[in-house]
Amino acid sequence: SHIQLCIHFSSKEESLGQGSFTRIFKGCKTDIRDGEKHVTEVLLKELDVVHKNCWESFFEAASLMSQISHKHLLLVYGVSVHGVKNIMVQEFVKYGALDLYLKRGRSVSVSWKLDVAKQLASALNFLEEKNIVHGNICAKNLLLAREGDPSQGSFPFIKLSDPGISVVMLVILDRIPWVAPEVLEAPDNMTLECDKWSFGATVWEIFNNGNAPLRGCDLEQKQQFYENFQQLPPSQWTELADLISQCMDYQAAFRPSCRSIIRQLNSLITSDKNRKMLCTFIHE
Ligand SMILES: N#Cc1ccc(Nc2nc(N)cc(-n3ccc(CO)n3)n2)cc1
Repeated sequence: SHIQLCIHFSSKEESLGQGSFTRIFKGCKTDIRDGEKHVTEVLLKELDVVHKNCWESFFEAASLMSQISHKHLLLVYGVSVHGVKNIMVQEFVKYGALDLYLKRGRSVSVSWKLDVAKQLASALNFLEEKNIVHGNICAKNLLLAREGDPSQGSFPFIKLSDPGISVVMLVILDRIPWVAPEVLEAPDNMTLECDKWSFGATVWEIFNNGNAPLRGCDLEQKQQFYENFQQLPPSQWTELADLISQCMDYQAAFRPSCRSIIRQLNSLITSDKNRKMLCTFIHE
């Protein structure tokens, strides 16, 4: 259909938050399809003018996401270059970034968290099959489309956002511990295994109320973390801690395949169900 973008920028103060180099606004796009007018809510990611030199990786991120479609990948409608402004137009995802959602103290169950982790693993599996490296997997880039309410039997639904400015542009140290150690050595040899490392750090975030790992550590301590081959503080749940440390193996080749990650998540989901059943049984 012929999409005519008539964007109503929300006023600046309503900008929905800051990415690292971008500002995000809520807008709407109007499609005229068979004479019918359809208005869709969109999210506008405006690349700060000062970071003009990042615009090609900004376009790269947008074109990556617009080339492929998958239920757990964010839909990117396109990019518009309004004079000096580069703006990526993407579907508006109702509840926004997962890290902020979890930090807002929403108490979510273990099965909710495992379900989100499994959805991310299936998005990664899809990207792996297409041999596409995302490069910026983290809870901030997971968007919550549906809250889910297990009491109603409905589950959360997440969308993996665009990688944003490529990691090469970002202060890579700032990406510790999401960025795989080998990337620090050579930023452009980002491989599929790097996404597995980031997956481990993201699952750790999901099970730690959206708090960033190594929160409060300075750059020196972050570099030490890699130099001393350290691991994130392990969860009490041994099988979960094992999965996270397998993904965050300093030997990229030893990191599990997506299929193995999904298999291990399934067994975590099963043992969580059994635990709950046992508890109800004991309480009765
Ligand atoms: N309060 C609130 C609220 C804020 C945002 C949304 N929706 C949304 N839709 C997207 N497509 C992308 C994003 N992002 C948020 C951070 C980033 C940086 O990556 N993206 N947020 C919904 C509610």
